[in-house]
Amino acid sequence: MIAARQISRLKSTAAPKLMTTVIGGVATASSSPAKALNKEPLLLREFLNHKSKLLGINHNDRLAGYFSTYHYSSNIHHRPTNKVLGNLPGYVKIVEVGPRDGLQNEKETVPASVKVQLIKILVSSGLSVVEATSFVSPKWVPQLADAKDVMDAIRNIQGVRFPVLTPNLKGFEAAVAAGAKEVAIFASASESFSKSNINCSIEDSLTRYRDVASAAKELSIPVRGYISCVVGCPVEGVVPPSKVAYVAKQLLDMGCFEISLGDTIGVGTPGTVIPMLEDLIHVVPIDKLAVHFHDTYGQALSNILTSLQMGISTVDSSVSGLGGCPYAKGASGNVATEDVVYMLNGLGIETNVDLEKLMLAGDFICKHLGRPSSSKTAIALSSKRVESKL
Ligand SMILES: CC(C)(COP(=O)([O-])OP(=O)([O-])OC[C@H]1O[C@@H](n2cnc3c(N)ncnc32)[C@H](O)[C@@H]1OP(=O)([O-])[O-])[C@@H](O)C(=O)NCCC(=O)NCCSC(=O)C[C@@](C)(O)CC(=O)[O-]
Repeated sequence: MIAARQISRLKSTAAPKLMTTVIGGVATASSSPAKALNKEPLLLREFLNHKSKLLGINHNDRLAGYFSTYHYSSNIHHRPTNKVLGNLPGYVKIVEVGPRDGLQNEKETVPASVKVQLIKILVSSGLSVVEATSFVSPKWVPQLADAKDVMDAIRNIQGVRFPVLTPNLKGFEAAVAAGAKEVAIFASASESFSKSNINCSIEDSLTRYRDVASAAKELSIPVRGYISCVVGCPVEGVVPPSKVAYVAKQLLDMGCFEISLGDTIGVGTPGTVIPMLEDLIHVVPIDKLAVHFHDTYGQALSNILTSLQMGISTVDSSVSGLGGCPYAKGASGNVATEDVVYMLNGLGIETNVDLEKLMLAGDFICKHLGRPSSSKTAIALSSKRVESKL
């Protein structure tokens, strides 16, 4: 029989603040008040048992409910129904761009074997699309000069799509020869960025991409289209939505199955993203649009939420928030996949991604790069993991 004094101690200290870690169905107490509970798990169980009896609830259900109320994960099992959140999609497809966008800007060469291992861990987390690499000029992006080796090593992984970037026919042919089954072309809504990134005007790039798209059509290879600088350009500043809509229409007409809108330098806020999307949805069906936010100003999650509210259901992100474009001065990493998954879990939106396994991918690549994760979720959850081991 549990003493009333002990119950009141638990009620007043640990229980209300308890945070737990749930890994593979095993819950462990982890915040500092909960450290006391770590020492007294039986006490907690007795306390819950006692309360359950009083309330006439099955002990095990009660315990599960208790942990699910307080565990650190943002997972919820119901969809919000209120006016603000009610229209969110039930499922969001995450396009993981870490191995490509995340690593393309790294100064030190990351060995192909590390890239391959990263891709494998990402796949094991449940991600269904992992952008693997780019078939671009190695003079322009030396970090991805090993594209063929990476593709060779992942050739036999089934059930996951591995799109690769192709800036021209040369890249497309190399990608196909390396086994690519899906490619992405990347245009810009800003003339200056187009010149600095792919060394040609927007119109010239569209001409090249028409060639790539028709070669891809011959081989039944799906083509994704990117548009960079959809709200701002490092050189030109504000980019009008009409320019984005123009490029989007061209990409759609050449057969892109999806168009990803890139805030390359992460300057957008919902105040600029909403008008841009409002123009875009008149040109491209909403289910063919994806969003690709860099987090330079910490706006990415709010921009994603806004985009979901407007009907978008495909989101690009990069594990650990790695990334940046070598030709976009000031661009920082992509929004972290861990942060996106945490938010979507909290909204009751399915992603099929296991956050714990995703964090393993982040741990792996951060360890290799020798720097901490840029994902706030990964940092918070890792510190809880450490605490719970103490
Ligand atoms: C487009 C080019 C090639 C033009 O570059 P160029 O110098 O104008 O091209 P070129 O046709 O004169 O060729 C120059 C050399 O590159 C070779 N070459 C030419 N094409 C290829 C190819 N595909 N693969 C391998 N080699 C290639 C070509 O053979 C030649 O070799 P050389 O004769 O001097 O030995 C170059 O500017 C380039 O590769 N740019 C890519 C830049 C890049 O990858 N940027 C990052 C990706 S975009 C991004 O990050 C934004 C995004 C998508 O994430 C969304 C967002 O956040 O906004």
